[in-house]
Amino acid sequence: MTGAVSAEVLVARRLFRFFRASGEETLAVAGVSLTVRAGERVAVAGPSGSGKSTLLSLLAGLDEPDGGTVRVAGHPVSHRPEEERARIRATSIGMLYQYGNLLDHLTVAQNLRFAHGLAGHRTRFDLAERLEAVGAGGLADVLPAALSGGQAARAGLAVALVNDPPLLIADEPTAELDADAEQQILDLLAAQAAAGTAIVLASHSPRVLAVCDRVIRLRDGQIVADGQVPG
Ligand SMILES: Nc1ncnc2c1ncn2[C@@H]1O[C@H](COP(=O)(O)OP(=O)(O)OP(=O)(O)O)[C@@H](O)[C@H]1O
Repeated sequence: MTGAVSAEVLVARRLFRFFRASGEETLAVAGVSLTVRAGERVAVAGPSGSGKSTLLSLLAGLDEPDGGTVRVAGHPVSHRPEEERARIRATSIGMLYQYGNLLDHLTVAQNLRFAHGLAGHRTRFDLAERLEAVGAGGLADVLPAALSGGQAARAGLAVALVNDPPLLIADEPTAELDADAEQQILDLLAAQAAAGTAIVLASHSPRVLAVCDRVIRLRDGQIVADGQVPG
């Protein structure tokens, strides 16, 4: 990155999310504000139940906050009709999940084409190039069930990036992977950040946290630390 300050890609302000279940009320996200710039990799860490997944869902426009706002690439994501949120998700937000984001009944190639179609084919798309970029050349016609964990993670990353979103959100993207496969994903994420993508990921992995630019620590739905990764 150059000395110039990069654009704000994700701006979240005073996010709150309550859940009510069997008479109990849980404040899963309690006043979180967060700004992530182009090219930044931000990890969200914290103990189980601290609100990481809930926060990521709010940032991705998959869930609606009870209070606060989310903007992605200048678009309001929160408090918008579902069709509008879906359009912003498809064009501006790539999502990567722990268990892969591949549809089981589609081959890798069909998964990519499907995800590309969701955004209305707005970006150029070369299947072979997309697969090569994540080290998944040769996997075009393979169904997800036949992929190794590392292959599924890389193919899932290709799907998440197929519309060249300015923001990538990943929930425990390497939790099921061995050290080599995890490193491959981290290298791909580093290249993607260098190309300007803003990345927010939840992780428990020390190796993942170590390569991020910032680590945000949550406890009981609140940010208790937000800082540069030492060394
Ligand atoms: N749909 C829901 N209904 C009721 N409570 C929920 C719901 N989703 C999350 N919660 C509660 O909100 C809190 C935060 O959960 P969340 O899954 O966001 O935490 P997390 O940090 O991602 O945990 P983990 O590391 O185990 O995935 C927890 O107390 C959880 O039980």
